Amino acid sequence: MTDYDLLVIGSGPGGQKAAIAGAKLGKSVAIVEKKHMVGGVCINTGTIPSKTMREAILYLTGLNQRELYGHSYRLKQDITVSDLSARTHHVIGREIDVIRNQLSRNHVTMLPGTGRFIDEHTVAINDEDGTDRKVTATKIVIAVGTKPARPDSVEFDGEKIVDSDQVLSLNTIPGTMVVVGAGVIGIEYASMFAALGSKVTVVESRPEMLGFVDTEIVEALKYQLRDLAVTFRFNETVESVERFNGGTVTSLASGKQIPADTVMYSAGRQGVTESLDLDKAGLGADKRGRIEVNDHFQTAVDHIYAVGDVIGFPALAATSMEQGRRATYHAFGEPVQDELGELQPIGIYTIPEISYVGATEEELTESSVPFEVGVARYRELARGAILGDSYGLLKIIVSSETRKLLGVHVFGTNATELVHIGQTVMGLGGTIDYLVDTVFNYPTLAESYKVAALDAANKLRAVQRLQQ
Ligand SMILES: Cc1cc2nc3c(=O)[nH]c(=O)nc-3n(C[C@H](O)[C@H](O)[C@H](O)COP(=O)(O)OP(=O)(O)OC[C@H]3O[C@@H](n4cnc5c(N)ncnc54)[C@H](O)[C@@H]3O)c2cc1C
Ligand SMILES: NC(=O)c1ccc[n+]([C@@H]2O[C@H](COP(=O)([O-])OP(=O)(O)OC[C@H]3O[C@@H](n4cnc5c(N)ncnc54)[C@H](O)[C@@H]3O)[C@@H](O)[C@H]2O)c1
Repeated sequence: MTDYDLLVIGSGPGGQKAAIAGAKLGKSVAIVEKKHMVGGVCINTGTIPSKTMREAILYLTGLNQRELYGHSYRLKQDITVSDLSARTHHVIGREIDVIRNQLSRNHVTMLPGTGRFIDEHTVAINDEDGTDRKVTATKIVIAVGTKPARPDSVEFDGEKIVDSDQVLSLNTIPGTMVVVGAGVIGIEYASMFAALGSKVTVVESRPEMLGFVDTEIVEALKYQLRDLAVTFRFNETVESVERFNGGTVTSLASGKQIPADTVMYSAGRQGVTESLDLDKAGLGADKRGRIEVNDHFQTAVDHIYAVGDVIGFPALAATSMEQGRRATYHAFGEPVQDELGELQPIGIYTIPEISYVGATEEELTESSVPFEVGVARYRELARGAILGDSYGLLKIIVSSETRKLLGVHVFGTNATELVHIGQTVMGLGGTIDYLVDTVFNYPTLAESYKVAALDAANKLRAVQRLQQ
């Protein structure tokens, strides 16, 4: 007999959905989580604060309205940190409340504290007040997530030199900023601070940024960010960051020195496994703290599962949730579709935002899959003109042989929402002919699908005509 059928360590998106799935199957379930971290990185320091801050910035700077009202348009002059944090705190508080309510109405027990393994069925929970208790469980799901990776050589002070958690509690909006690492986190924050008027320099050791995204879309983003005074330093590594009374100096291996009020490190994340005592359960982690799992999210010990960011790629909130649900279903023998489908969307909340699903042009060319593209530009859509978005575009990639959609790439207003129309058509094996023959509301951005499908159909017809 164990205390619980299912014990989940960590209450981020993966842990929450694993726990609720267990409760819905009639199991006794508990989640271990620190008192101040209910909802995980997602709610407290990651997705939700960053996306709320972005929304506050877009609203207060009036950036998206400037095509209509002129370049000097601003809703508020002198935006302060408290203008931004007011909205962020409000949304975080609301989301925590929703999560607590969902867990309690599903009778999931919250066990406050930090968990560590005693053996493969027992977890000790250390509360902040010093109490230590042990609980046992038949099945365990590890959903402990990640934390920012911090190079030992850099002196983080939470003020002038910060990581992507600490950036949320800056006292002032920096006039100048260095962002180290052009991954998703780095580029999202670089766009936000650039929109606020900070002069941002992005330092990235690779020759490019967001290498998994379609090149045309990355080019479009770079153009927009340069327009917001962002400087890119690719193929450059940071050698040291020094702190002075008046600011910081970042020295690059190439010899360049960059002065800035603030330096933000966003150079990857590390699984939070070092204090879990994984070895006591017969488990281990790699050097980035990640735990290896099979297709069912089982670790090397059959009844212990791991989900979410701690298992690595793609490290997204929605994927973590789905992994959590699937892990629990597998643990209790509930049927579940074999693999997470290929059509996983990616949404990047830069300014402007990016979203895609399916293949990129580069991937298809590399594997010699013939395709045609259809493009719709927001500036030619009535809705684009109404919104004041002249740069947005939607690109569909179509198989020249089957006319099926192979990829959808969107850049601009509502990209992260729009992509799901394409995802649905792709999921149901639809062709461009479905989109050509469909009537869309007017004026909408969704109409871009019809425009892009017509563009692709016209190009395909041009080839057929010549060959007839
Ligand atoms: C700045 C930023 C922006 C992001 N933006 C997006 C986005 O726009 N879209 C998107 O899909 N994803 C985004 N992500 C990623 C997303 O937040 C993660 O994919 C998601 O939070 C991972 O969920 P998880 O279940 O692995 O747990 P996490 O949310 O990482 O939470 C893990 C929890 O486990 C707890 N924990 C750790 N160790 C223990 C222990 N020993 N005992 C008890 N509890 C423990 C931690 O306290 C934490 O609360 C972003 C991440 C960051 C950092
Ligand atoms: N919108 C979203 O879905 C979203 C938003 C934010 C974060 N996330 C998730 O969070 C994860 C972590 O993001 P991240 O951006 O921290 O990590 P990352 O590993 O994706 O990017 C880190 C970047 O920093 C560069 N880098 C590392 N060390 C450097 C150095 N010393 N000098 C210069 N450049 C250096 C790397 O080459 C890399 O490009 C992502 O994988 C993503 O899944 C998702």
